[in-house]
Amino acid sequence: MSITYRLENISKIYDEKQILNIRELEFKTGEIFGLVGPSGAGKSTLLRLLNFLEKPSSGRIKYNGNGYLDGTLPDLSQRRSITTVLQRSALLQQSVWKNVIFPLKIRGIKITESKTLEIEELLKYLGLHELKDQRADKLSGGEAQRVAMARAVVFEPDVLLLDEPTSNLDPSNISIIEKMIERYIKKPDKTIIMITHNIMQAKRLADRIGLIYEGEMIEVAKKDKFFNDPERNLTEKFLNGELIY
Ligand SMILES: Nc1ncnc2c1ncn2[C@@H]1O[C@H](COP(=O)(O)OP(=O)(O)OP(=O)(O)O)[C@@H](O)[C@H]1O
Repeated sequence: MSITYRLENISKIYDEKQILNIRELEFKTGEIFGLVGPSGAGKSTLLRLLNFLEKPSSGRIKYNGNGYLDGTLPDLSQRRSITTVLQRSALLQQSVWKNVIFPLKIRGIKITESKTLEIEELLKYLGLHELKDQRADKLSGGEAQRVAMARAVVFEPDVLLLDEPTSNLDPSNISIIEKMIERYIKKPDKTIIMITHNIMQAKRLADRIGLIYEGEMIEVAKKDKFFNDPERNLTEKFLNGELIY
């Protein structure tokens, strides 16, 4: 399995306070990595570094084998192979269809007949096909989040960064989005890194799980090991719901 990201001695400091301190961490191509931890632990900050939206204060992040030292960013085409879906992603005040094809337009990707069919299939899969001409900013929370997911995968990014993509959604919306995530990871050479506050969701979806606590990666393990035989006391406490949120 190849390595998508390798982090070495990463720190992030905001207002003289160290928010992240990760000595070594790898994310592998083909895996769903679940990122868990209490509120304020640094999960979203880590995701922003992985999307190269922000630079680490020190350390380096290698992306697809290319080293990025001292905050040098990968080139635009590499950065454009990474996308993030937030808890509530902002949508354009346009139709669902226009929202979904937007990433193709900005990348100059032609919407051929076969691509149109592919997008139609994606919308059907997400239960959005009948809504494709509706204004996206008038949708329910669950519908809007499904549009955000469609928009994220439509250009087949190599890396999907998900920041609590299903929080506050009802079970049927959660199930549609989880199925889409499971389907997406089956495509070749994809990596999904997902923050979730729902430990059962991590159990359902993730191959490996990492617990962040006060900016440090406390434990990274395959799912079964993480849940059944964690190395660290803090992981056990987290799983028992003892860490303060
Ligand atoms: N731009 C910023 N400037 C200053 N402090 C920041 C900034 N972004 C994040 N922080 C601080 O960094 C810490 C970690 O925040 P982060 O959002 O990464 O945590 P999180 O684990 O994602 O939390 P949650 O689960 O609540 O979303 C918090 O104390 C937060 O206040």
